[in-house]
Amino acid sequence: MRIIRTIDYRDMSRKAANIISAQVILKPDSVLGLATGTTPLGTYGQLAAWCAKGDCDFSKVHTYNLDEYRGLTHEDPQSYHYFMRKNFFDKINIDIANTHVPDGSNPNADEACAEYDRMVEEAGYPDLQLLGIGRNGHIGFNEPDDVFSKGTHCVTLTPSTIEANSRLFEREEDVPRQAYTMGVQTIMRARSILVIANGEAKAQAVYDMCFGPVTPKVPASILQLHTNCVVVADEEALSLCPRD
Ligand SMILES: O=P(O)(O)OC[C@H]1O[C@](O)(CO)[C@@H](O)[C@@H]1O
Repeated sequence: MRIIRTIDYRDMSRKAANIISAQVILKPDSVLGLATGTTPLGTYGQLAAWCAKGDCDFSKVHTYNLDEYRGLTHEDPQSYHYFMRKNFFDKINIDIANTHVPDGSNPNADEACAEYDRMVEEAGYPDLQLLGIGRNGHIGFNEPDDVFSKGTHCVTLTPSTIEANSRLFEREEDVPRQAYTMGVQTIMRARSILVIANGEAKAQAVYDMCFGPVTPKVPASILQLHTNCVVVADEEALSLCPRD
């Protein structure tokens, strides 16, 4: 695991965007695994700005998002489909047909998850997987558990995740209780992984991810076993980690 320490959120976003744009420049038809949440917003903004200037071309890129709330239509403003279009896809020159998010509108969880696994496998798994990290060490919506999850599956969100995500909803009761998420094993199949984190609220999770025992109680800790994983995080998120 390589850790890149940044001064602040802006610096983190720019460095992360640099890594993603290098991937796309070196392999224009890259498969990117993408994440939602507030952490990647600056990274997406930076990539969109470079794309508008003609410095980054997404026309041949295919994307697979990590997760989606169960029960929301693609047009629901709280859905991750909508989030990705609004914050990234509508701002870059990507072919929207090449973008994929689990189908939360399909109430048949087994069918929706198996179909998503089939698509990700057919695409050959991501060249680069972007990840945020939850305050409890979750990646995607893979919550702390007794075992590491495998493929895409339906999860019941923990109270801490519901509470953390309620800031994006009018009321906490509005946060969906379930989601479809890529499993940990699928995430680990990406050829490279880029984790981004900022702020003091993530400090314990970042420490546990990088220096704690590898355990499903901290799903992100398995990334220590990935051969090509970079963590780009600001001073606050790295405040519990040794400096070298
Ligand atoms: O970037 P945020 O908003 O702190 O969220 C962290 C993580 O939580 C999730 O939004 C899921 O709760 C992930 O997709 C994300 O990586």
